[in-house]
Amino acid sequence: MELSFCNASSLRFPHTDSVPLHYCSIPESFHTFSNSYLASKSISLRRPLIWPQPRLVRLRAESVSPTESNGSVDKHVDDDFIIEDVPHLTDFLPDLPSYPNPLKRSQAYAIVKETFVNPEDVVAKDIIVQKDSPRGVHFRRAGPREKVFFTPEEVRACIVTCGGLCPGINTVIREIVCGLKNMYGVDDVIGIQGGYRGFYSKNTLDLTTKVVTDIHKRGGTFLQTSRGGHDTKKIVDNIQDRGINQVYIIGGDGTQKGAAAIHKEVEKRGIKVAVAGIPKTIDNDIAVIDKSFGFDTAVEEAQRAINAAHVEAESMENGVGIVKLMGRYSGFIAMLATLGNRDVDCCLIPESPFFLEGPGGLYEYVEQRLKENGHVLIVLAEGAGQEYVAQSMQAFQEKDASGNRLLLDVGLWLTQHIKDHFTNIRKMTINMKYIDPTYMIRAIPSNASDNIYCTLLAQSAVHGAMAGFTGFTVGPVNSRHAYIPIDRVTETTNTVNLTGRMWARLLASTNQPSFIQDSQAVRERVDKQTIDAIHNMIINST
Ligand SMILES: Nc1ncnc2c1ncn2[C@@H]1O[C@H](COP(=O)(O)OP(=O)(O)OP(=O)(O)O)[C@@H](O)[C@H]1O
Ligand SMILES: O=P(O)(O)OC[C@H]1O[C@](O)(CO)[C@@H](O)[C@@H]1O
Ligand SMILES: [Mg+2]
Repeated sequence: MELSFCNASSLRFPHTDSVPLHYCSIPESFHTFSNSYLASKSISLRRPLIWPQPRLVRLRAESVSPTESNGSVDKHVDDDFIIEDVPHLTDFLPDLPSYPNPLKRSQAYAIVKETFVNPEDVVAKDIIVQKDSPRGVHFRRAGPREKVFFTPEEVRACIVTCGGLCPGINTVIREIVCGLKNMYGVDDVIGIQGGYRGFYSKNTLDLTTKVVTDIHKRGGTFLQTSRGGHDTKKIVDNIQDRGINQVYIIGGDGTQKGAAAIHKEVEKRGIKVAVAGIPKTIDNDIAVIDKSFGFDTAVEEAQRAINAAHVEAESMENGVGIVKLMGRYSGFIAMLATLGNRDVDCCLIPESPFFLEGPGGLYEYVEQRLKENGHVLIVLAEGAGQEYVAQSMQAFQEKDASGNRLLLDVGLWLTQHIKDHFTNIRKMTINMKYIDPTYMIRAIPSNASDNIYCTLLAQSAVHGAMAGFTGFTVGPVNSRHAYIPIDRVTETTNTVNLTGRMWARLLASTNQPSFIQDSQAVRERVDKQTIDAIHNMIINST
C-alpha cells in the first residue's frame, strides 16, 4: 500500500477521503510516530513523510555538546536518527540548581565501575534493521545521572496507584520507597490512597521502608485504587498544598493520560514537581514498552485455570472446557497462556473476529476435535466476540467511572451457544465446564521474574525524577530501560498483530481455524485501520 502527497497542504490516504492538513498544526510527535508506525505496518511511502520544518530535539545540559549554553541546547536531528526526548524541569525552570549525585557514595554503588549512564546513551525503538534502513526513533536510556536536581532533604515524594489491579503493584511501591531511601537518602515519601481522587479526598499514608517491607508478598495495591475522579486542578492544588515535589504514578493507559495532564498543569504553574509514570496493565496493551509488569505472572497463573478446565473436559465424554481470561482490546494473555499450555485447542481474541456456523467456523472445529480427541479446550479473551454478545443481548453501552466501556460476558455467551448448538441441532450430549478466573489471576502477588522487573522500573523512575526528568514513563524497550514521553505510550494501544508471526505461531501450534476466509482482505483491513488511526490523529490534533 502506498501513501502519496497530493500537494503541499494535503495528504491523500487511499481508501479514505483526502485529509486537509496544515503542517504547522501537526504535533512534533506525529512526525516520528507516523513514519515509524507506517514502517511497523509495512506500509511503504512513495517518499518518506517529511514535514517542511526540520524536527528539533532538545539535548540537555547533561549531553555532550560543543555549543552548550544556559544548561540546554537544541540540536537538529540527523536525517534518519531521531531522539524522542522527555521533558526536564529546566525546560520551564531554567535556573534550577543541580547537585552531584549522592549515589556514588551509597553503599550499593560505591564499587560500581560506571555508576552513571552516559548522557548520550539512547535506546533504539526498532532493533531489527537492514543495512540501508534509517536509524529511526530512539529514547533516552534510563538510569542514574551524574547531576541531580533535588537534594535528599528537600524531596517530598508521593505514590499513587490507579485503574485495575495487576500483580506487582506492591513491589513497585516498595521499591520506589526503598530506592529513594537507600540510593538517595530520601526519607519523606507519602502514599495517596484510593487513586487520583485520593489526592483531594483522603488522608495520606507515611511510607517508610519499614511500612513497605513486606507488601510485595501481597496481591492488590497497598494504597488502594479507583477508576474516575481525575480532576487535574484539584490534584495539582493538593500537590502544591502538601509541598510534594516528586509524583510517582502507577497505572494503565488512562492513568498515564492523567499523569500527562498533571505534568502539563505543573509546567503551566512553573512549580518544581517531577512527574514519573510507571505503566501498569495486566492486558499488556501499553504501546512502545516490551511488556508490562505482572503480565508473566498472569500468564503463569492462567495455566492453573486452563489445566483445571482440561482435566474436567478430558474426564468426561465430549467434554468442552472454556476459560475466559482478561484482555479488553488486546488478547495477549489469552495468546501467551495458550502458547504456554499446549492443551488448548482454540484461542479467541478481540483482534481476530471469529464466526460460529458453517465451514471453517467454531462449531465445525469443536465437533471435529470432539470426534478426534473426545474433548475440546477453548481459551478466550474477555474482549473477543463482543459484537455478537451485544447483538444477542441487545445491550446498551455501559461505561465504568473512567469512561471505559463495560464488556458483556462473552464466556457465558459462548458456553450457552455451544451447548444449544450441540444439544438442539447436532443432537449430541456434551459436558460443558466454564471457568472464569479473571479476578483470581489479577489479585495474586507477582512472581520472581516480575518482582525483578518491578524493581528495575521503580529504581529507573527514581533515578529519572532525581535527575530532573518529568512527564515521562519508564519501561523496557528491546529489553533496555528507557524514559519515554508519556504521550508516546498513550497515543496508541498495543494489540496482537494478526499479520505478525506470533499469532501465526499460535495458529500453527493449536491448528485451530484462522477464521480468515480471505487473508488479503484481512491484510487490507489491518492496513486500513492503520490509515484510519493516522487519519484520526490528524483530525484530533488540528
Ligand atoms: N484521558 C484522561 N485524562 C485524565 N485522566 C484520565 C484519562 N483517562 C483516564 N483517566 C484517569 O486515570 C485513572 C485510571 O483510568 P482507567 O480506569 O481507565 O484505568 P487504566 O489506568 O487505564 O488502567 P487499566 O489498565 O486497569 O484499565 C482514573 O482515575 C481516570 O479518571
Ligand atoms: O472490573 P474492573 O476492576 O473495573 O476491571 C476490569 C478490567 O480491568 C482490566 O483488568 C485492566 O486492568 C481489564 O482486563 C478488565 O476488563
Ligand atoms: Mg485502561
